[in-house]
Amino acid sequence: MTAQILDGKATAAAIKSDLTARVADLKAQGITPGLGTILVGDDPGSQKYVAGKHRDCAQVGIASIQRELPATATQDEIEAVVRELNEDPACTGYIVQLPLPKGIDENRILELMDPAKDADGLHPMNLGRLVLNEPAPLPCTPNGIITLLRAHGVEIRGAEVVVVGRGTTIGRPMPLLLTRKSENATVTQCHTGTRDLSAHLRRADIIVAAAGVPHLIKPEDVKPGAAVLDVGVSRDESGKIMGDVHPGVNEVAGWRAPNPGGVGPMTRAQLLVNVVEAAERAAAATAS
Ligand SMILES: Nc1nc2c(c(=O)[nH]1)N[C@@H](CN(C=O)c1ccc(C(=O)N[C@@H](CCC(=O)O)C(=O)O)cc1)CN2
Repeated sequence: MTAQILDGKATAAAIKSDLTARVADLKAQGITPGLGTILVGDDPGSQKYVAGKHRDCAQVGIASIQRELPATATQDEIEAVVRELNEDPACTGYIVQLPLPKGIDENRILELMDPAKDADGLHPMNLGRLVLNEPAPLPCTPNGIITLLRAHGVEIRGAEVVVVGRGTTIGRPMPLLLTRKSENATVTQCHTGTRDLSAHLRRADIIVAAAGVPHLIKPEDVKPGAAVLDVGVSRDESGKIMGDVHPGVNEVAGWRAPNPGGVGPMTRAQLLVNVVEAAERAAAATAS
């Protein structure tokens, strides 16, 4: 068996095409959505992701606001930029690119953001709304994964899903999305404290690998026909991405989200969705 590809590039392109029309509608009502990004330091991966986010904005007509600080920036200096974007009317939504340099209190930065402008869905109030099943911007990678599976007809309802990892952007929120009534999956979350990872993986219909450990998931860990989404990012000496999933998994899985080209483009597309939805909510509030 050779796995079918969960094509993030094509699915993201379709989402962006829909958003282009919605942004044009907003502009006709006098509202220009603007995405702000705060990038601290010179991590090449983060620089690339942020550049991609602004390229996407240009494609769909969203304005870009970019703030960059050196790796030596202090907590106070970063917080000052967060306050600035909270107040800037041209910035309708923004993100703080993660991870932040060592020594910076990431949670304090996220808490300081205006939850109404949180384009990542990572502000504690918005994560809390997700727990309470209230409307909120959804974390981009988990939402991108669900959209990608749906776009390819992969059954989520009733599926056994194993999420590997427990980070802020993917591992923590992913089970919250998957266990909503609209998805109705059964989720097992694995992490560095899991005793027998392979035993959990072998039962899974869907695997979301977000551990950041190169080639952690081997062909013998995967149930034939399962959908395997590789979200882990490690880089070799030349800077080439090494995912969490061993290439041999292609011969066992039914579906495979490649890395690159799978979940990454979906993360960026869902970010734009959050920005446009926030602007549409603002437009509706102004109209009523
Ligand atoms: N504030 C946030 N920080 C981070 C998030 C996030 O959702 N919000 N997620 C990740 C990184 N990330 C988004 O910022 C991200 C990862 C990957 C891609 C992407 O398009 N990847 C390409 C490959 C790019 C390359 O060659 O390096 C792909 O998969 O095809 C976009 C965004 C951590 N931080």
